Amino acid sequence: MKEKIASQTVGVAQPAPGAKKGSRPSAKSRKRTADGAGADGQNPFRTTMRRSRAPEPATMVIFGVTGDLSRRKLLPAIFGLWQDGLLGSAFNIVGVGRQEMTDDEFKDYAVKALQESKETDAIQPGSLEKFRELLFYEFGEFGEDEVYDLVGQELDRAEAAHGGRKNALFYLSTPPSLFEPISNGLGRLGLADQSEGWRRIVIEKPFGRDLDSARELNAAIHATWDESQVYRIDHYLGKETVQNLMAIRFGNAIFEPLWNRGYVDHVQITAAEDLGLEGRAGYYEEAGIVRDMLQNHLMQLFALTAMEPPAAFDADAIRDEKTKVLRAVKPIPLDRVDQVAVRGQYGPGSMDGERVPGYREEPGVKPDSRTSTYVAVKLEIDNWRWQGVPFFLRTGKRLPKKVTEIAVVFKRAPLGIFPGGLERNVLAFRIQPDEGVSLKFSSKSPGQEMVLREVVMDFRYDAFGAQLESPYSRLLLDALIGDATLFPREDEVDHAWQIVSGILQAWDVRPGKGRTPDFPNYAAGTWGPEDAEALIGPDRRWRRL
Ligand SMILES: NC(=O)C1=CN([C@@H]2O[C@H](COP(=O)(O)OP(=O)(O)OC[C@H]3O[C@@H](n4cnc5c(N)ncnc54)[C@H](OP(=O)(O)O)[C@@H]3O)[C@@H](O)[C@H]2O)C=CC1
Ligand SMILES: O=C1O[C@H](COP(=O)(O)O)[C@@H](O)[C@H](O)[C@H]1O
Repeated sequence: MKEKIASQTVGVAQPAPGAKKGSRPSAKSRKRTADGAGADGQNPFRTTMRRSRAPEPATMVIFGVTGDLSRRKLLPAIFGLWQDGLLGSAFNIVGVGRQEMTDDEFKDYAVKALQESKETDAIQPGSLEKFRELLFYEFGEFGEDEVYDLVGQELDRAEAAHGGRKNALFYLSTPPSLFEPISNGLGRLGLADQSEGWRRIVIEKPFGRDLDSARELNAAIHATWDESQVYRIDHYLGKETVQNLMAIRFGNAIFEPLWNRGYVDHVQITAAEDLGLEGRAGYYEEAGIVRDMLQNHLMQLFALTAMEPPAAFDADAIRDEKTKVLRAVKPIPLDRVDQVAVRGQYGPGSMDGERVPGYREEPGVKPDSRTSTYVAVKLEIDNWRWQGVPFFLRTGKRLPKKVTEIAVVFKRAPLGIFPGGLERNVLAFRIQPDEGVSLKFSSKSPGQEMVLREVVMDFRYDAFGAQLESPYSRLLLDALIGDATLFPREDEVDHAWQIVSGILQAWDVRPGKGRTPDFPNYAAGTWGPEDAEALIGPDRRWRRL
């Protein structure tokens, strides 16, 4: 175990020199200088954050700090918040890993990660040097007490600079198999105890690998933590445009009267990715698309679209409504799976004119892998609002483009008095990219004849003139402030697992179990298996995005 540097100090969070909060990015400022700063010294990439509350002094402890998520997303998000002066009067980070490193080596590692990540805001002159002072590192075996003891000592050291408090946010950015041992370890050493400051734990996804293991994990976590201390993170909820779905639904009067079985024909939720595995075979071979995207991100989008209006915009009211609608989803027992779900695995194909390998040819993937990289599912909700309105969800890797969208497709007008067929109106929430909302409807096209054409009214998020913040920035700040509104609660996660567990069982990839899928069944660069068209058809079609 490394020796601690005796003179270690705890950094005090102050905005970086030259940071101008809330300034609008000019076209000129968007050009980065050599160290990443905007040409006029402004931060061109961050939107103004509307927080009236600042977090109390706190230490953020990141387990798995040497991992991909931490390097590409978490460190840049924290850096951006700090540089904007949003982390309160005192803040420091303790990275925890299994690799032996000194504090200085870790500081170098983190600075390099910030310089290399595409997610890093424009770096103000002098910022990195000051940010380094906030960083410390501990290492050890996550199954043994010693590393938690060292973490405890870090909190002790921060106490004076943190006004006598020992607030701590523990972020578990590790493989899921380590969530329970780390939670237990923190508990054993008394680090969940809130007598000297608040203690919260952020748990990454996937939360469990099926319903039973999710329940076991919840029980194990609750042996140490009260539910109010637990923040299960789903980064889709941190996306501005996902929050905008709630803003539009519940901040306007014109949508609610239409948001039901009387007017809505069906809803399509798409999360398409053009990327393949990106070197994550070890994880993905275990997870597959249902655990990686459907059980969490898509279920959250679904719940926000379908839930009843909450009585208030607060954690309990919103999570109560999400849970209620998840509970109302018609169960998918094993014998219904074939009728309501389609799976796929991509084969070789072409993306942007370039040949790309199939899933089974990706490094680290077994040549006979039966892991699904595509899923489409039809959900039905047994409640008054949505009776008879199907929700179609689809997500997949190596589809033609990166696009996430929620489309509410309305019923046709009851009577066609104009020549030609009637089209369905569509209200589409573009979650990413080209963030915005569009309404498609029919209009008379100019001329003597009464000919109708489909037109689109489009709101683009860039009309606000600010870049969207990273979802991790939003969620990390929420967790530091203690706002759990955008974090799924235990019962939500449980219900989401209940919905997908029949699908997982039916598609179990263990040798000798289940039917052998005819994989690969879609070429990279196409919109997925043909069966997905049959799932939504015959009178409906997936949107061409
Ligand atoms: N990467 C991403 O884009 C996303 C990741 N997530 C979730 O975030 C979490 C972390 O993912 P990611 O960063 O990709 O994972 P990685 O595998 O890249 O890294 C995880 C971290 O855990 C450490 N680790 C792994 N095994 C052990 C072990 N046995 N004992 C101690 N430490 C260990 C790694 O250490 P070492 O560096 O030494 O290997 C590393 O620091 C996962 O739960 C993942 O599902 C969620 C959304 C997106
Ligand atoms: O959690 C995950 O999400 C990403 C997609 O996230 P996005 O914000 O880029 O849409 C996905 O690529 C990854 O497999 C999954 O683990």
